[in-house]
Amino acid sequence: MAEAPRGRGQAAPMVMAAGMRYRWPKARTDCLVIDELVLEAGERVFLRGPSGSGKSTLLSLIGGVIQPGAGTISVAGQPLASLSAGARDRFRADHVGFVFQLFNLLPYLSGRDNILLACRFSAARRSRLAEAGVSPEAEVARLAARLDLAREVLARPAAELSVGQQQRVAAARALIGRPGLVIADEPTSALDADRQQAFVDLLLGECAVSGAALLFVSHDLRLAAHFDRVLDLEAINHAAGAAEQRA
Ligand SMILES: Nc1ncnc2c1ncn2[C@@H]1O[C@H](COP(=O)(O)OP(=O)(O)OP(=O)(O)O)[C@@H](O)[C@H]1O
Repeated sequence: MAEAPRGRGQAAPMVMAAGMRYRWPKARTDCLVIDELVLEAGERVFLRGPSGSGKSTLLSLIGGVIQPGAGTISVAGQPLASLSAGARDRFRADHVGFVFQLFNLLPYLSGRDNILLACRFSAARRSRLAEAGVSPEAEVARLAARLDLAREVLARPAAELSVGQQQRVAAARALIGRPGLVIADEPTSALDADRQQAFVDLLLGECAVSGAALLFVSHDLRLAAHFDRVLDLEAINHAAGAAEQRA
């Protein structure tokens, strides 16, 4: 179906990729060839695809962690290629919240300090909170209440938290300071089915409150029900080597 023309006053897409091609160094074939990918502001998308199909690679491209060999990627209207590596890191800290499969928390810092770190590294996150009249500490308290993280849990080093607690701390770290885009790469894989659904609902709810777009990767289609859209990577990836890489 043809896409409707973007109306006047309609927000620009949060992610816009065009003519994008990516090949890992030393690989014989392309990993991703994508003509067009659009994620609207506030849109919550479930990205699916078999193991090895390039989901994490796509998230790294959108997050500006790696650069495409051809094509353009813009996030919040900013073409990533026009930023230096340092500026790209700062842009990511300001505008993109990541929740990884293994959470990537700093083990010796408390849960609270792990969450606050996202604000320390980003003046934009601090100023968005300030504009809303909220201190980073008050936002930690609000997110902690939403995510069912008790005060004494937040005070403990991340290394001493359960997997489920670490995951919720990682979600709060991604969400604090209202980034326009939240990227979650199989964040529920360590949880049982009930907790997976509860976590997804929380993430969807918080993104709805802050207006963030959400790009959520999972193998588990049962989690897809409450997303705005399911995006099948295999349907948009024209890389000749895609099937070979999955083999
Ligand atoms: N750092 C890397 N260097 C070289 N090749 C890589 C690297 N990371 C991934 N690849 C390759 O790129 C392809 C896509 O991997 P990717 O991790 O993006 O897939 P995925 O869909 O996220 O898989 P999974 O669901 O198993 O996490 C695979 O063939 C993989 O071997």
